[in-house]
Amino acid sequence: MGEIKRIGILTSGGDCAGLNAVIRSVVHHAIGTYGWEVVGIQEATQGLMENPPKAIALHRDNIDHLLMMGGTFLGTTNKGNPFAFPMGDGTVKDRTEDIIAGYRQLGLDALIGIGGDGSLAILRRIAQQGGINLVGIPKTIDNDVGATEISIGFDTATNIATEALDRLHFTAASHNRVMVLEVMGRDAGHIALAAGIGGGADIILIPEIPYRIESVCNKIRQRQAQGKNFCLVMVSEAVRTELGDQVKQIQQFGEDRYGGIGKYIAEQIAQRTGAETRVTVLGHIQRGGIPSPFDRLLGSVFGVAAVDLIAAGKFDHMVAWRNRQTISVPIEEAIQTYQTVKLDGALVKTARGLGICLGND
Ligand SMILES: Nc1ncnc2c1ncn2[C@@H]1O[C@H](COP(=O)(O)OP(=O)(O)O)[C@@H](O)[C@H]1O
Ligand SMILES: O=P(O)(O)OC[C@H]1O[C@](O)(COP(=O)(O)O)[C@@H](O)[C@@H]1O
Ligand SMILES: [Mg+2]
Repeated sequence: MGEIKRIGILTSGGDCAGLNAVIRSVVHHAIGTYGWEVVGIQEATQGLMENPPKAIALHRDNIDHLLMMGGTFLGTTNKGNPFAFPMGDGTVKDRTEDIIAGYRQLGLDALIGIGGDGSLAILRRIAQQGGINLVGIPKTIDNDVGATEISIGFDTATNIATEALDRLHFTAASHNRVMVLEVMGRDAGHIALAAGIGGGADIILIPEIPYRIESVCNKIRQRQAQGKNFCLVMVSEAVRTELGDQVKQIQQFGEDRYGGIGKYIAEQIAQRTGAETRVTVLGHIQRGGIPSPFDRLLGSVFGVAAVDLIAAGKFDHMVAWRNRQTISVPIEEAIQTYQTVKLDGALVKTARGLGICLGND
C-alpha cells in the first residue's frame, strides 16, 4: 500500500442528521492525528463526474459548528443511477470512468463513503473498477444496513417520530379521533416500531408483518369498549394494502417513492368502525433538524474509526457498531444482509407484551 497523504470524503443517498458530525470527526482525526489532507467531495458521485470535480479542502478551523448541524453541508444524491446516468437528451450513459477520473484528478489516496445500502453498493462497484481505496460509514434513517446494529440518522429520526406521536396524542384525546401517523423507513419498519413503542401507539403496522384490517379495527373497538375513544396508529410507509398492493408515488426521473398508505388505513378504519380519522404524513421532517446527542456521538465514533481503518490499510470495509464497540466488516457483507425488523426480536416482543396491536392478532 502506498503512503496515505490525502483522503476524500463524500455523503451519498438520502441525507440525515449526524452526517456533519461524521465529517467533523474525520477532519479532526485525519489532520490532527495523521497529518493528512482532507477533501470534501460535493454531491457524492455527481460531484466527481464533473470536470473539474466539485470538491473543497476541509480544515480544522472551520468545522466546529458542524457537530449540531443537520443535513450534509457537502450535499448528496439519491437519484441518477451512475451506471445508466440520464444525460438530459433522453439517452443514458455509464459514468463510472468519469467518476474514477474525478477521483484521480483530486489526487486522493483513499475515500470515505458515508451511505446506506444503495450508496455503498454503488461506491463499492466503482471502487473495484477504479482501484479506489474505499472505507464505508453506514448512515440512513431507515436503519436497514446489515452488519451494524445502528446507522447514523436513525436515532434522530426516531426521536422526531416519537415526538410527533406525543403531539398527536393530546389532539387525538381532545377530539376522540383515530390519528394515523405515516413514517418513513423504506422496506424496514424500524422507525415505526421503535417510535411507536416510545410514543405509546395503540397499533403499529410494519412491512414485515402482514396485517388484517379487521384486527386493526377490533383493537379500536376494544378501546372504545373500555371508554377510550381515541387511538394512535403508526404506519410504516412500505406497508401494503390488505390485498397486497404497494402504495407508491412516482416522481421525477421515474423514481418510485413510498407514500399514501396512511390515507388508505385511515379510510378503511373510518368505513368499518365509524371513527373519525385524521392522517399525518411525517415525511422529510424525520430527516431534518438538529442531530440527537446519540447521532453526534455515533458520528464522532464512526469518523474516528473510519480514519483508523484507512491508516491500517483495511479497505473495502465498513465501520459498524456491535456489542458496545466499533468493528469493521466487509462492505459486501453489509450490503448483502438488508436488515429488516426481526419477528422474534426484542422490540416485537415488547410491543406484544404492551398489548400494542401489530395487525395480525
Ligand atoms: N451515487 C448515487 N447516484 C445515484 N443514486 C444513488 C447514489 N447513491 C445512492 N443512490 C440511490 O439512492 C437511494 C438511497 O440510497 P441509499 O444508499 O440506500 O441511501 P441510504 O444511503 O440513505 O440508504 C437508492 O435508491 C440508491 O440507488
Ligand atoms: O428524499 P426522497 O428522495 O424523497 O426519499 C425518501 C426515502 O428516503 C428515506 O428517507 C431514506 O432512505 P435512504 O436512507 O435509503 O436514502 C426513506 O425512508 C424514504 O423512503
Ligand atoms: Mg437505503
